[in-house]
Amino acid sequence: MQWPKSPAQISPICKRGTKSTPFPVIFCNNETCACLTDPSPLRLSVLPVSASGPATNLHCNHKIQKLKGLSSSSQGVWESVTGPTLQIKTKEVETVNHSTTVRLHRHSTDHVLSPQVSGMDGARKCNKRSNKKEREKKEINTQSFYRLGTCDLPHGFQISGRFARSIHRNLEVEQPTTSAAESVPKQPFVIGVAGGAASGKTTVCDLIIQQLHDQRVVLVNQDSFYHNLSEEELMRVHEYNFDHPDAFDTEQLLCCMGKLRHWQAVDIPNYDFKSYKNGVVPKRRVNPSDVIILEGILAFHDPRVRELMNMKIFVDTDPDVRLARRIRRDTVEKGRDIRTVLDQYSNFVKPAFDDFILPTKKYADIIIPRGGDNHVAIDLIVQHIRTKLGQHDLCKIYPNLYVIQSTFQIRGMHTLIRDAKTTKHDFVFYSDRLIRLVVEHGLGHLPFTEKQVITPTGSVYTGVDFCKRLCGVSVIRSGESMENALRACCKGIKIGKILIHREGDNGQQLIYEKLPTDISDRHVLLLDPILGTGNSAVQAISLLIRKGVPESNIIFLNLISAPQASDSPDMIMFTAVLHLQLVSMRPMSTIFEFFQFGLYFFQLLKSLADVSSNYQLC
Ligand SMILES: Nc1ncnc2c1ncn2[C@@H]1O[C@H](COP(=O)(O)OP(=O)(O)O)[C@@H](O)[C@H]1O
Ligand SMILES: O=c1ccn([C@@H]2O[C@H](COP(=O)(O)O)[C@@H](O)[C@H]2O)c(=O)[nH]1
Repeated sequence: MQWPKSPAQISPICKRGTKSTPFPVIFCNNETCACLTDPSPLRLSVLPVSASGPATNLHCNHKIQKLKGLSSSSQGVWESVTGPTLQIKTKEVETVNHSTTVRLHRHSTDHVLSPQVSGMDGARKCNKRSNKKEREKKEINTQSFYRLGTCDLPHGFQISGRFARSIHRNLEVEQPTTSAAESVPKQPFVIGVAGGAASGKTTVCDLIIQQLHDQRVVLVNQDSFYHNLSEEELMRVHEYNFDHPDAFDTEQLLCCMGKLRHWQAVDIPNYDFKSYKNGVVPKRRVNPSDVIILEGILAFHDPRVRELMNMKIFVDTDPDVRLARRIRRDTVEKGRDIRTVLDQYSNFVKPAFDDFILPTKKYADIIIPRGGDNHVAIDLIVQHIRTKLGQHDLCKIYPNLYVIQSTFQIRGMHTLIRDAKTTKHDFVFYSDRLIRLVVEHGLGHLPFTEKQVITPTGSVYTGVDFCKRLCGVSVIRSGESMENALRACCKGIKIGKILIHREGDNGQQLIYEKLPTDISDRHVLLLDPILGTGNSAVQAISLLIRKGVPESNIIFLNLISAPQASDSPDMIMFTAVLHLQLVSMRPMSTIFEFFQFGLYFFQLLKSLADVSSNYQLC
């Protein structure tokens, strides 16, 4: 996207939601439209936030106050004060030193304002920021699909709807021609840490935080959400069960965690163990961070809380050790007498551990024996978190989604195949090269067996043997464009075909299939370079499952996927591990040409047939 260089290039008014929204205008709502008539000193652009989070994506008012005080020289300040994204609701913002007033009224959609700076340098910086921000706006909740493909840097798109939530979890992207209606806040990586009282949860968290010293990490304790005790309960506090799930205000916990996940600051209560009250100590302000750790005995008890977590750790410490630590902690630190501590343990703590805490161990991704003493486990966890933080936002959340790391070569290929001026030969050549990369990455996710061979010098080399029972399945027609790459990598591979007609009942109709008879025993590489509505993918995967292929044996390879998948069926049918990936993000209309990918590819291929003898036309 070209950023405006001078006010003259700026459209005076833009209406919310119009796709052609030019930068950098401000805003609008149902009643009022306003813009900066002279935006040069303070250039702002407004992107309507996606429908995914109507009222949740709001920043604090104080940030808006800072915005009020901006002058032409304070753009940098604004950025540092507000971070990369400022979201506004129901506020009036006046740009001082300007004749213009921008009014942002309450309405159904909030807005993201992004700073712009002048000149081409500024434009580039701004574009970078904008790219980053756009990349940070994916939101998906279910975990089911796995895709593999190539991906440029994500830019502007949003995933919504059921299908999108599961299949369509990646993205990438292009420069923002985009409808801004697609902003979603950045996704933190949420870790849950559960385990019995005094098992060492806090110690483990502290060690993780120490090792992640160069990352922004916040710790939230479930203890902070203990209900306040009533006067009556206080009088008989020894009969109160602090280890029962009902002792916690889980709704408030969910609310706070939800806000943090949506990159909003929250005020978390401070529970006082001596007075048994929240509110004695002032609340703690917790700012959004890249990593959020929620720690507590019953952190995994409520499924809604569990669903917020990207990684679950259970600290598993011997009960005697826990009791010994508890006695010391409660007597020395909390000033309780030993008899009370032991009574509480036998009446409540132990039964609750058996009834509510231990049963949640099964939800853990990682169980750490010996808690903080287990340095190997903590190192591995930190390593995993670092890997996740280095990944694409959606890959942090969906372990089954793989996006090929974008390099300039890959971006270059994406650019070429999108360029209307690209020659036929280059289109075919670079599509094929890109497809080959996706196929190689996909094959890398197949299981293997260890194999020893004798080298020509007589020594033993321990290597691996390829997975033998494979087949490809291409979705006719565009999927066929991926067959050559698959054949080139897997000599003699069987390839089946599925034809899905897009305009049948429900816009999808399976009209032809030819699959290996023993497909249920094979690992299937499903080939379809473009994921549009997702309907074809749904049909194809459903068919494979009906044919007895376990979902975990399907690797879905594609190149480009579009965000408009919201009307597709519920992906619950595909909840297992499919390996997918993807790549694009442009609104469907703008990548229309790619929906003709197969047609285009093969037309070009035919016309190049004499020069491209490597290709087998189907
Ligand atoms: N590996 C350990 N060795 C010795 N003491 C420990 C160890 N881990 C934790 N502790 C002590 O046990 C008590 C409870 O640990 P903590 O991490 O607060 O557990 P939790 O958060 O599960 O209640 C603390 O006093 C802590 O110093
Ligand atoms: O007022 C209270 C509140 C809680 N407890 C006990 O604390 C532990 C949970 O704390 P961890 O730090 O997670 O171990 C739980 O067993 C409660 O019984 C309490 O004694 N008094």
